[in-house]
Amino acid sequence: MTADIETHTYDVVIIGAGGAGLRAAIEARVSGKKTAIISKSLFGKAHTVMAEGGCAAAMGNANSNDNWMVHFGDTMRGGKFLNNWRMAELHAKEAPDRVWELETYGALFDRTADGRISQRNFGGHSYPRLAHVGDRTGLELIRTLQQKIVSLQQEDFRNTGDYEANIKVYDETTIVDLLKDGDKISGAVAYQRESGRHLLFEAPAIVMATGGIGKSYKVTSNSWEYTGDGHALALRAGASLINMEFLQFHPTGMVWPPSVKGILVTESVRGDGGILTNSEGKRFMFDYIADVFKDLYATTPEEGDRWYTDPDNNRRPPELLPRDEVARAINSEVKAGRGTPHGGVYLTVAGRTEVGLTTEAILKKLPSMHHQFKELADVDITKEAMEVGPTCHYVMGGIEVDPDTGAASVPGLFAAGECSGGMHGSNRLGGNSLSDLLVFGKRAGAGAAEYVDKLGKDRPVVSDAAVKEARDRSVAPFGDGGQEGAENPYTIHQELQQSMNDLVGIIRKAEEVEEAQGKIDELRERAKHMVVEGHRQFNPGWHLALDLRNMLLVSECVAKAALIRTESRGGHTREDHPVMNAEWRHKLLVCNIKDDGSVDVQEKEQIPLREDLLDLFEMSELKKYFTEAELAGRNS
Ligand SMILES: Cc1cc2nc3c(=O)[nH]c(=O)nc-3n(C[C@H](O)[C@H](O)[C@H](O)COP(=O)(O)OP(=O)(O)OC[C@H]3O[C@@H](n4cnc5c(N)ncnc54)[C@H](O)[C@@H]3O)c2cc1C
Repeated sequence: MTADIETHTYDVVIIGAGGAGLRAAIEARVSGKKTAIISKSLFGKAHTVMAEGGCAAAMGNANSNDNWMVHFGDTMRGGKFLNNWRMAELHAKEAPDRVWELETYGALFDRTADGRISQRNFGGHSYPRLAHVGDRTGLELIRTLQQKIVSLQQEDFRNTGDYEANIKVYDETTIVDLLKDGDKISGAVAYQRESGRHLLFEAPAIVMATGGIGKSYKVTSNSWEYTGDGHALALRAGASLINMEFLQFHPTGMVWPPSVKGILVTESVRGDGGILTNSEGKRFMFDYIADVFKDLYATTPEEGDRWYTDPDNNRRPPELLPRDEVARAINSEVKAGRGTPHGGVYLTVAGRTEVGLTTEAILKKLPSMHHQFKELADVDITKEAMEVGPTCHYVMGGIEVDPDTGAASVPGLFAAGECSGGMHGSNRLGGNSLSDLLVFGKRAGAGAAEYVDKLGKDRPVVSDAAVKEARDRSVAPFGDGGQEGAENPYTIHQELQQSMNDLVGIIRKAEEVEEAQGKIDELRERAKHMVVEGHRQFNPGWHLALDLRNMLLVSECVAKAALIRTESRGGHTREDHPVMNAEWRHKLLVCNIKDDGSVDVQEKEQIPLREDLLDLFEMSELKKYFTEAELAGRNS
C-alpha cells in the first residue's frame, strides 16, 4: 500500500483495450511479463470494435500483383510522403503475418471462392487489400484478441491456480496521471468509473494505446472515450507529439437525422461500387482528381465502373481517391449549393447492378450499413440513396515513437495504435489502422518487455507525494455548482467542440485558427473553475471534467501546429495556403509541454527516405512531392 491507496504492481501496464492495447498485452505476457490492461470503457467496447471495412494487408489473395512494396507505396502516397517511412515499411511487410496470426487465434474472415481470406477494395489502395468480416471487421478482431487473452489466462490457471496471475484486465478504469522516478516511468494513477475509487499501478513500463481525440469536435464518428487522454498523459510526462495538425475528416458520415450526425458510413460502400452524386445528379468526383493522382484514376464513369470487374485494364473510380481528397470535394459541392436537403451529398448503392450490387449483394456485403440506415434514418439503402458528409474520424498525429520498438522519448513509455504518430503521415488510408494496431501493438509489447528485462532489479520507485498530488488534482472539481463563477463541464465541452469544428476543422485559415487559440485559452482559464456536484460513484460530470483537461491540451496542440504549417497537405487544408509545398514535406511539427503547462511547437527535419525505398517510386512521381535539392543526383 502506497499513500493509502489500493496498489497493484506489474511489469508492464497497457493503457487501452483496443486492438493496439490487446496485441501489446499478448506480446508482453508471452514475453514473460506480468501485465495489466487498463480500459476506460468496458472490456470489448474499445473503439476498434466499431471498425467496419477491414484490415489492410498485402496478402495478394484477390490480386497476385499485390505485395509489401505496392502497399508501402500506396501508404506513402496516401500520407503525401510525410509518413515515418520506417513505420510504413514495417507495417507493409508485417501486416500479412499479423492477419494470418489472427487466424491462428481463431479469427473467421470472409473467404474467396477458393477458400483464401477475402480482400476488398478501399480508397488509395492499388489492389483489393482489406481482409474483412462483412462490414464488422473490428468486432471480429477484438473478439479474437480477447479470446487469445482468455486462453493465456486459462494457461496461467493451469500453471498457478490463478487466472489473473500474469495478465489481468481492469475495465471501466481511467488513468488520470502517469508517474515518474527521475526521468523514468514508475506507474500510473487511475479511478474506477463505478465506485470513483482511486487505484495505483506501479510499473516500470507503460504502453499507451488510448486511441484518438475526436471528442474535441462537434461532428465526429468517435465515441465518448476518444478524448485524447493518451496524447495528453504522454505530453505531460515529457514525451513529444508529432503531426498534430493532421486530422482525418472521413468523407462519409451520416448527416441526418441530427441526433446521429457524424456516425460513420464505411468506405466499403464506395469500395464495393457505391457512387457519390450531387443534387444535380452528377458524379462530381471526376471534377476533383488532383494533379498528383491524374494518371491513376478513371476519367469517365464508364471506365470507373469497368474497373470493378476488370481492374487490370481500367483505372479506379475517383470515389476511391484518398479520404482527404473526397472529403474536400464533398465540402466544395455543398458550399457551391449542390448539396442535399440536409447539407450532404448522395451516396448510392441501390440499382448499381452493373458493378454487381444486387439487393442480395448489398445485404451480404453491407449488412451493418443496411441496418444502420434503416434503424436510424428510415432509409433502405437497397432502394434509396444515403445522404453523407465529412465527419472528424481519425488523428494522424500522436506520440512520437521509435518505429521498431514503439518507445517514446520518456524511458519506460511506449505507444501504439491511433495515439502514436508518424505511420500515416498527413493522411491515413482506410484499413491501415487495423493493420497498424496489430503490427505496432506487437512491437510495442515486445519493446516494453525488453526494456523491463534491461532494467533488471533496478526498478523506478513511485513517490507518495506524486500519488497524493494526482489524487487531489482529480477530485478538485467537486464543490457547490451554485457558487459564484462556477463553470459547468458540459458547457465548456460544447464550446470547445463548436470552436474546433468551426475554426480548426476541415478547411482552415490563419484568422480562424488564431480565434480558436484565443477560445482555447479562455476555456482553459474557465476550466479552472469547473465545479461538479454529487459524489464519486458513477458521476459522468466529474469524468467529463477530468477528460476536458486532456481535450483542452490536445486541442491546443492541433491549433498551434495548424497555424504554423502554411501549406495544404492531407488532413490539413489551409484556405490561405491552398497548395502543397515541397519545403514543408521534410518538416515535422513537434509539440512539447512547457514549464507553465502550455504547448511549445518546434519544426524538426524528417529523416531522409532510405535510397532503396525511394527507388520504388518513379522519378516523375517523386518530383510532385520532393524538392529539387532532395532529388539532386538521381536519374530522372
Ligand atoms: C466507426 C469507425 C469505423 C472504422 N473502420 C475502420 C476500418 O474499417 N479499418 C481500419 O483500419 N480502421 C477503421 N477505423 C479506425 C480504427 O477503428 C481505429 O483507429 C482503431 O480501432 C484505434 O485502435 P486503438 O487500439 O488505437 O484504440 P481503441 O480501439 O479506441 O482503444 C482505445 C482504448 O483506450 C481506452 N482508454 C482511453 N483513454 C483511457 C484512459 N485515460 N485510461 C484507460 N483507458 C483509456 C479506451 O477505453 C479503449 O479501451 C474506424 C473507426 C471508426 C470510429
